[in-house]
Amino acid sequence: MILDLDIGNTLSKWRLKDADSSEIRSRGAVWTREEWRPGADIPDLDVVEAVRISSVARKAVLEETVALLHRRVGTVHVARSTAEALGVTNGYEEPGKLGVDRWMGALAGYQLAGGCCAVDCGSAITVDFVLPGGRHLGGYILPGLRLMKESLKLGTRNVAIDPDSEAEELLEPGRRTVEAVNHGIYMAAVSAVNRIYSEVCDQQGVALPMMLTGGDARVVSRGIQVPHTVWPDMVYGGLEACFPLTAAERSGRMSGAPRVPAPVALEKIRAALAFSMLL
Ligand SMILES: Nc1ncnc2c1ncn2[C@@H]1O[C@H](COP(=O)(O)OP(=O)(O)O)[C@@H](O)[C@H]1O
Ligand SMILES: CC(C)(COP(=O)(O)O)[C@@H](O)C(=O)NCCC(=O)O
Ligand SMILES: [K+]
Repeated sequence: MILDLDIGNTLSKWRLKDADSSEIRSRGAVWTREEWRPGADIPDLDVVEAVRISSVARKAVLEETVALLHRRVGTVHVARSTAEALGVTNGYEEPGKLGVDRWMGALAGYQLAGGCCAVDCGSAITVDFVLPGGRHLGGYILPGLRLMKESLKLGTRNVAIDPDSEAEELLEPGRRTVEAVNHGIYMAAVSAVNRIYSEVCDQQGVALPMMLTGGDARVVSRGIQVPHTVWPDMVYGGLEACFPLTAAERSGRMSGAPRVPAPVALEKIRAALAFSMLL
């Protein structure tokens, strides 16, 4: 079995993949923390022959995890952001500083679709662009839905939030505090993603396929106006592409990869952008 780990700032996601059949056998998530109990937090390592990790958690979390895994598993691959990989050149001035989950998403998106707009809706919402030809432009980082909500709680006296209510996709004015907050942060997130996408496609003169991943991908998806797809395993796709272990992976296939969404025509994106500027 192959254990894939995607350690985010909030949740650590894992999945077990059969090395022979390439099937996903099980998956799960736990709060990101420093110590793992194999058999409880993550699967029993006896069945695992190789591990692949993408981590943006504190350095200590990754170090502890890798040390634990090295004692029990033969092969441990840790993904890093590099200046170039799989035909993509990293747009960051210091390539190693790009979050490795963003890099994995960009690589997976490029492998699937050529150019892409990769949106990761987790603790933070990140939007990254790769042009056809493989130039990663860099991207945008904004607080995720939960962080936006928590920042209101931290910085105001009378804004009551309900941490567990989902940011609703409703776009009308809220008539209670909780509703006003939920609608406000939802608008902030989806307006930003819609606008960023239009601006960059306009600047670059190309309509790119958009892919969404992360814990809030489905709810954000409902407010995205352009054609796009939700790809929960996008970060894992980057791990598969960087460290191919199965026959299917070596031939470039990524488990759970969606069909490439056909982007809307560039003229339409430009017309919508011009219209929104008039308002
Ligand atoms: N069951 C859930 N538990 C925790 N967070 C959830 C859950 N469902 C959706 N979320 C949302 O997903 C976010 C975490 O998504 P994820 O992509 O795993 O983030 P990260 O990679 O930053 O850890 C949370 O901030 C929250 O807004
Ligand atoms: C931007 C992020 C915090 C997103 O992390 P996540 O929401 O997936 O937990 C992460 O990719 C990160 O720590 N990046 C380093 C800074 C950068 O990418 O510029
Ligand atoms: K993210």
